[in-house]
Parts: sequence; C-alpha cells; structure tokens
Amino acid sequence: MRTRIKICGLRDPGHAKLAAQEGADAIGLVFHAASPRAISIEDAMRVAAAVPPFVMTVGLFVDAPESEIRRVLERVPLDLLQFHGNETPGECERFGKPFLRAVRMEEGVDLVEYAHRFSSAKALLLDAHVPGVPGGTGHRFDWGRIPRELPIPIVLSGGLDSGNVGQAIRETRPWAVDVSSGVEGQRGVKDPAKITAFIRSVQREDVRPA
Ligand SMILES: O=C(O)c1ccccc1NCC(=O)[C@H](O)[C@H](O)COP(=O)(O)O
Repeated sequence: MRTRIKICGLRDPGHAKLAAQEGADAIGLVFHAASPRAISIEDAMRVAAAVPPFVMTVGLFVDAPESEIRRVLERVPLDLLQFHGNETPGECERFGKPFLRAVRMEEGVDLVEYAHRFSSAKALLLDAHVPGVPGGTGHRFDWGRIPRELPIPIVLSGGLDSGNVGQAIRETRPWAVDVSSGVEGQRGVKDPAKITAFIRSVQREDVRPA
C-alpha cells in the first residue's frame, strides 16, 4: 500500500506546488494565530490556488469559534478540516465537511475509545503531547502505543523527518504520515530540499521489499 503524505504548515504557494509535484497528497494550512505557521485568509487563498487537482488542501483549527471557521470556508477552498483542539464530534461534524481528528498522545489516551467516539472522522491524526502546545512541536511519541487494529485510518505525525519516517512506517503501517517541523530550516519556515527528502524517504519505504 502507498503511504499518503501530508505536508503541514505551508505558507508559500511555491512550496505547495513543489510538495505536490514531488508526490504529497495533501498540504495543511494552519488557521491558529498562536502558531509560528499561522496563515491569513488572503495568503491561504494564494496557497490553495497553487495546489493542483487531486491534491487536498487541509485547514487546521484549534478550538476556533464556529464563525471563524465559516469565514475561512467562505473564501478558501478546503477539501478537509483538521481539528487539533478539544472539539467534540458534533463540533467537528457541523460544517458538513470531511474531517481529521487530532489526538495528542498524552498518558492514558484510549485510541479504541477515541476511534468509536469520532467514528465520523475520516482518520485520527496521532500527534505528540507537549503541555501547552497544541501541535507542530517536532516531538515524537512512543509509536508502540498505537494498537495494531483500529477501526479507523491513522495519520501518524509528531517529530517525523526524512531520517525517521521510514522506520515509523515500518513500525506502525499508517494510512498517511504528516510532517511540519521536520521539513523546516528554521521554525515556521519550510525548506524545499527537506520537503523533497521527506517525500522521497516515504516513497523509498513504500517500495522496500517486506
Ligand atoms: O503546526 C503548527 O504550528 C500547529 C499548531 C497548532 C496545532 C497544530 C499544528 N500543527 C498540526 C500538524 O498537523 C503538524 O503537522 C503535526 O502537529 C506534527 O508537527 P511536527 O511534529 O512539527 O512535525
């Protein structure tokens, strides 16, 4: 199976185009003001316009008011929403759009229970838990905590980079991988060479004999 790839926190249309050309399946736009990767609606429109067909544009929110999300949806053509805060299933569903539910892997998280509670999600995106930071931390979590069988696809994220993503795929067999810090030269600024290297590592792993 091919591992799908999401590159998160893009703000430059050129980087979005490059990621898509190299083989990314999705690009993420962070609508969270406190993030070093926060994007304005105007810039998001420019990035989304650079994304070719059959590549998804994902909008990421952290406990954002409904009105704010609707304001983004009116102007930015998002294919998928990603909820990274404490949103309930109802709060994720109310836009009538497919969505990913992020799960920060703090101590005691029960992924089976999560999968049932968020059964309307397209996938659970598993991320590291760093107190006080909702995401994009560059930290890994213990991949051994992911149950082998879950009734919902998994997007693996948290501290991935071109050097560790192959091992991550071998150990967890996710539907997709998601990266932000690992393809940056400095915090919040993507490095095109790192984007290419990350995608190549995933592609290499996918064709590696078992
Ligand atoms: O990227 C951010 O700054 C961010 C801020 C607030 C909530 C979520 C955020 N990112 C979500 C993502 O999908 C990241 O790709 C994921 O957290 C992994 O990040 P990283 O460990 O930096 O690769």
